[in-house]
Amino acid sequence: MEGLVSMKTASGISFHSIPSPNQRPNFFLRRSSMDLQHRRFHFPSIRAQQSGTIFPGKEGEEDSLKVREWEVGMLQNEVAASQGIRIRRRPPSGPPLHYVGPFEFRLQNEGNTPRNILEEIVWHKDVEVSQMKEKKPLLSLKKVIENAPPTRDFVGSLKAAHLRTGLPGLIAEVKKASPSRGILRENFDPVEIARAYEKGGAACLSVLTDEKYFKGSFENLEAIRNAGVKCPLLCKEFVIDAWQIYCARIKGADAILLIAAVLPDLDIRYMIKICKMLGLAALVEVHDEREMDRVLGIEGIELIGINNRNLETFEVDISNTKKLLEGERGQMICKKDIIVVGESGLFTPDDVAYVQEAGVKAVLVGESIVKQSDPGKGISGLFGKDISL
Ligand SMILES: O=P(O)(O)OC[C@@H](O)[C@@H](O)c1c[nH]c2ccccc12
Repeated sequence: MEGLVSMKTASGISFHSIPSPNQRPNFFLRRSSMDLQHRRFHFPSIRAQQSGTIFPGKEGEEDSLKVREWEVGMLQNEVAASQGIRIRRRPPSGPPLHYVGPFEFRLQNEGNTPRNILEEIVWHKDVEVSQMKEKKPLLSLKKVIENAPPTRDFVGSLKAAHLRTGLPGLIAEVKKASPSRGILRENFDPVEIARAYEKGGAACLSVLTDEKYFKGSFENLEAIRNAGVKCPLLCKEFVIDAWQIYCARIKGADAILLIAAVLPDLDIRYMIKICKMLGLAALVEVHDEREMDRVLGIEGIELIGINNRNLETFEVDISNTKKLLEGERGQMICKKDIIVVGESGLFTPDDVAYVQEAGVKAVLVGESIVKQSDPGKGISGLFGKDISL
């Protein structure tokens, strides 16, 4: 068995030890036909192990591959579902070319139609990433990283801000639009906004890189980094593949978001190792108790984000932060010395005080500050006082 180190579990699969990224086939992270072809050439033993089939000829081989691709996809969704993950990965056949009507009216359980906005984003990301990977294979990214400047200390900066102000450290988000709110700022200059945030006392910045749904880009991230902004930068992406983490590192990120509603435990574990290797912090985002419990079971997590917005329905409720930090969960977080970030829906000093009271040492804020004509002043409004140095 090349690359793959022992697999099993009752409902799914687990690697007993995680090989290095060049050894590990992207078995759980991707399953496009491109990857299957990649595995076919680079990991023949996996194919043999999975199928136990000797392909008779080219056509038979294609058919067997399709079956295999389908099976891998099913398996991946099964593993995810066993962990309570509702977001399914894109079926190999893809969604139909055009949808009819809004989500509520789409046929449920049809399999090849996304069931909610998060699933739609993730399916679109699947296609996008496989195209980007084709243009810039992982190996070429690794070469660039060898000469990249070091990353900045994202967690350290949050802790220092908290110590300095006595308030939660601010991760200020450079966000042009969102599927739930539409365009937030028309004259959107990412570098100007980033500079205003830094001047206004932000500890770190979050830069949305998703183009289709949030009107962000990796170019924005790169431009902010190259403009001499000193705050550590979070790459706000829908990560489904380790390739994106390497890409973020090249574009100047110091931290990356990993969403527990999308990634099974094994992927989170694997990606955290990659982040450590690349000097990036990982902000692992949860929205409910089950996701929090999963994430608390994973070693090596320093930062947990509690999203007050449900990414499947867009509902926002800041009491979610409080709910997830009550009782044993809160105690475990203290014991493990994890920094919790309260995310989304924070508009007023009272909101900030509420999540601080609940136990967060950092907040992630977009809409309420990016909408202000001077986003730096927006920060004073949010905290009720000037928090710049
Ligand atoms: O604009 P708000 O409500 O202040 O939210 C910021 C941030 O929390 C939100 O953009 C966010 C949190 N998690 C995400 C995951 C993907 C995209 C966006 C997000």
